Amino acid sequence: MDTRDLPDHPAPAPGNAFAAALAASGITELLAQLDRELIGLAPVKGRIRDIAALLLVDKLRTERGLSAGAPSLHMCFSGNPGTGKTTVALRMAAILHQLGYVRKGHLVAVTRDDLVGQYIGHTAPKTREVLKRAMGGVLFIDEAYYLYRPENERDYGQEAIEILLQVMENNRDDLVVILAGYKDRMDTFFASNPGMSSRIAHHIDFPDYGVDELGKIADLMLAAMHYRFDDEAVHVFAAYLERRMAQPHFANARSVRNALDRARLRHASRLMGQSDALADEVTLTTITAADLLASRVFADAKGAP
Ligand SMILES: Nc1ncnc2c1ncn2[C@@H]1O[C@H](COP(=O)(O)OP(=O)(O)OP(=O)(O)O)[C@@H](O)[C@H]1O
Repeated sequence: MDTRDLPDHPAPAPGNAFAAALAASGITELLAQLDRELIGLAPVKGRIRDIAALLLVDKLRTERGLSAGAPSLHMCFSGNPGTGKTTVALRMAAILHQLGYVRKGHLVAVTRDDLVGQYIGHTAPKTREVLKRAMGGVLFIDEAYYLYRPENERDYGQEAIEILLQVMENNRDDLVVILAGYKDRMDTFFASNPGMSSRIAHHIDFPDYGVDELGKIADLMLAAMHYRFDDEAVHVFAAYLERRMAQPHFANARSVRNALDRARLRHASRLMGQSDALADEVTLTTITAADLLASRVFADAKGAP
């Protein structure tokens, strides 16, 4: 998102009610923070900005008696694992709260097992309990397509879907549901569940990150943990990513976080194994090439042609 095209608002021109409302909403700052703290995701950020604009305009219209009815805000976030869907859903919840669309702005993240029971009569109370917890905020259903199992005629998932549909329609002024998962599976799910499809107003695709973006994400994560790569480690980490991305089960930013956690372990055991290791700030914060090269990802590549 390009926040440069959002007007600067500390001092709106006299009589400029729109600019004043935008400044008062605090939404510009939330969007700028989203832009700063999340690397890449330009199309996603653009869509969030559009939704925020719609909500602000809707609020101003309602204040003037021009209500078009509560906008439908249920969404689908599709993309591969670790592309930032949960993180963006959390930010979305904050934006919805800031603009007064939900009372509390919290996020309740669930999967099929939280909604669907094992036995007859267990599903409805389970689903209703989750919905009760989510009311006033955002309900995030990860891998939502698992709710629908056409191969099993008497699957209880259908019961959960029906309750969800009802609440999505009747409580749309106080609950936003975000369905998340792989794009192709979400598409198949919607094709078989037109009722759900028609209630989802916003479909947002989360692209995979490129090596450069993953490198920047690593820098952000390291800085937040008070670690850094030395110059050589920066290059080695790029080579690590190239290899890791070509392997199965690569999960974008989540794989970066896991790689950094393992590098922290190796950094610590390297220090413990050095009788002359210093305990100064540089030593305690610097991850070196050796801490990365010990990864299985490089070991696997040794025997490869
Ligand atoms: N664009 C980004 N910039 C910085 N950090 C990111 C970005 N995208 C994801 N992350 C970080 O990566 C981790 C995984 O992200 P997140 O859980 O949001 O992904 P997800 O798409 O919901 O994945 P999954 O569905 O597999 O849980 C989080 O720690 C998050 O903060």
